[in-house]
Amino acid sequence: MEIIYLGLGSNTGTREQYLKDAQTRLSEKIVITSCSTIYETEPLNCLPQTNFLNMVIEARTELSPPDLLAFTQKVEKEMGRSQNSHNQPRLIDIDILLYGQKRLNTPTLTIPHPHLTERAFVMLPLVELAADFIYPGSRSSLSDLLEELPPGQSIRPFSYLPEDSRDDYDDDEENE
Ligand SMILES: Nc1ncnc2c1ncn2[C@@H]1O[C@H](COP(=O)(O)OP(=O)(O)OP(=O)(O)O)[C@@H](O)[C@H]1O
Ligand SMILES: Nc1nc2c(c(=O)[nH]1)N=C(CO)CN2
Repeated sequence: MEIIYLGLGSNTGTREQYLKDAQTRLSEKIVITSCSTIYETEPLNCLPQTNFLNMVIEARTELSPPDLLAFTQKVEKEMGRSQNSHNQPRLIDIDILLYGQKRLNTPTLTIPHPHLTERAFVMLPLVELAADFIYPGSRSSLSDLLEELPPGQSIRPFSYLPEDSRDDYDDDEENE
């Protein structure tokens, strides 16, 4: 069983529910062993949109990297994520961040995830779960790499807010 870390993100509709739903669906084929805090984060490198909720999960799996990607993409599709969603609000986005110490670079799959170390919305929740994990092919731990991240990305814990003060950006419904 390999240890894996997946990044989950949602910035439309009932965001927190989508994160939970994704975990339930992922549990059909991977064993989730830990979950980070949920963070509310401003969209990075995409058109101005609703804030994201982001989190990281740790899991164990016997799926190979390509089979894991096929499975995470199936979950995204089943949850209703549209095909061409670049720069569009995301119902659910599932990124394979780390797969043990494996390094892979194919046209459809790069591991570690290519933008992992640049993104506070990934690094902060990841370090919560795996501060001492050595970044594949380096001598740096994830917490070392977090310290190198330039400041300025807006991110705050979401789980600590009382439930009735959390926004529910349900833009699928008409609020009159
Ligand atoms: N580690 C990875 N995890 C998930 N997808 C990956 C990974 N490496 C490469 N990909 C490829 O990236 C493609 C685009 O994925 P996606 O639409 O989620 O990108 P994005 O969310 O717009 O951008 P980003 O990859 O920067 O988060 C996928 O079809 C997949 O083949
Ligand atoms: N805050 C935040 N910004 C993003 C995110 C995300 O999950 N959170 N995902 C992106 C494309 O995958 C692009 N920008």
